[in-house]
Amino acid sequence: MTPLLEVEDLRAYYRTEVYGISRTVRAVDGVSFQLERNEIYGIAGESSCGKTTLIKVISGTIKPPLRVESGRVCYHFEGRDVDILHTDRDELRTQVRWKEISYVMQGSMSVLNPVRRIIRTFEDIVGTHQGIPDRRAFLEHVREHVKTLGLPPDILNLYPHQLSGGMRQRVAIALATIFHPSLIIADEPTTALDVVVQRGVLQMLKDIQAESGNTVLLVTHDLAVHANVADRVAVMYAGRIVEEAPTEVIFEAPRHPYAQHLIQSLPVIGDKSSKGSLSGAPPNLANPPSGCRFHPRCPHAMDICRQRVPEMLTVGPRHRVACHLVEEAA
Ligand SMILES: Nc1ncnc2c1ncn2[C@@H]1O[C@H](COP(=O)(O)OP(=O)(O)OP(=O)(O)O)[C@@H](O)[C@H]1O
Repeated sequence: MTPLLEVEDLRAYYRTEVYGISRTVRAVDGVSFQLERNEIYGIAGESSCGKTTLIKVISGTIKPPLRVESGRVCYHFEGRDVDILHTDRDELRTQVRWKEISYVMQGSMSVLNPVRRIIRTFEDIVGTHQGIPDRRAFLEHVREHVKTLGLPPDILNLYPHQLSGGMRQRVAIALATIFHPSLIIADEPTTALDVVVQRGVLQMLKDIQAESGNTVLLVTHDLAVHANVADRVAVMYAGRIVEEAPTEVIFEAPRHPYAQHLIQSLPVIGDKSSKGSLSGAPPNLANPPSGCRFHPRCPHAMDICRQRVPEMLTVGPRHRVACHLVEEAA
C-alpha cells in the first residue's frame, strides 16, 4: 500500500547573518521516513533535536531563516499526490492545510481566538476553507461533530478563557478534525496538562484515529506518551533519526545507545536503583560533531564513529537503526 507521506534525505537549515557573521544551524540533516496510513507515528527526542523544524517542513510552513537545502517530501492523499516543497503557497493554504493536514499544538490558544466564542473560530476556519452557504446546516454539523467527540455542544457558545486547559485542548482537536484530514500533526499536545487531563486528551486522539483511520504524527519528548499511544516511534538526535521501530520493539529492545539511554532512564515503580545520566550536552547544531553526532556522548564510541555518518540499517521488521555498532554486528 502506498504510504501517506514519503520523506527522503531531507535537509533543512536555519541560515542567519548577524553583524556580518553567517551562521548555519543544521536542524534537520538527512532525515528519511514514511508515514503509513492508519497509524500513530511518534517522534521522540530531547529539546532542540529538530522535531519542530521537521514538522514545519513537512507541513509546508517554511519561512526564513529556515531553508530546505535538499530532499523530497511527498504526500499521497486520496486521489492526488502533493510534492509539498514545490506546491504553491496559496494552494497549500486553501487545499491542503486543515483539509488534508491539520495541527494540534501545545497550549491551543494559538488556534483559539481569545476574544471570540468557540463557534466563531469554527466559522472562521470553515468559512475560509470551504465557505458556509447554509448557516443552520453548518451549526448543526459543528454541534454533531463536537458531540461525537464527547464534548457538550454548549461549549461552542463559550469563550476560550471559560474552559479548562484540558477542555481547550479537546476543542483544538475538534477544530483540527472538522474536515476529517488525512494527517493530524500533534506537537506536544499534552505537555502543559496534568497527568489525568493528559490521559483524557490522548484517549480522544486515539479514539479519533481508530474511528477515522487517518494518520497521527505525534511529536513529544515524553516517552511515556509514546509508549501509551504510538504504533511506531522514531527517536531523533541532533537533527537526525537514529532509530525507528514499532513501539513495543523500541521500548523492549532498543539498539541505538541514545535510544537505550532514553528508555533506561524511564522511572519504573519499585525500582530504586539510580539512573545513569549521559555525559556532555546535546551538540550545537551550528557546529555539529563529525561522523555520528552522538559519538562525543556515546559510551561505546569507536574511531569510525568520529569519521563516518552511520547508515540507516534495517535490523528487523519495520526496525531501522543508524549506528556503527549495529553495522559491525551485522
Ligand atoms: N528561527 C530560528 N533561527 C535559528 N535557529 C533556530 C530557529 N528555530 C530553531 N532553531 C534551532 O534549530 C534547532 C532545532 O530546533 P527545533 O525547535 O526544531 O527543536 P525541537 O526538537 O523542536 O526542540 P523543542 O522541543 O525545544 O521545541 C535548535 O538548535 C534551535 O536553536
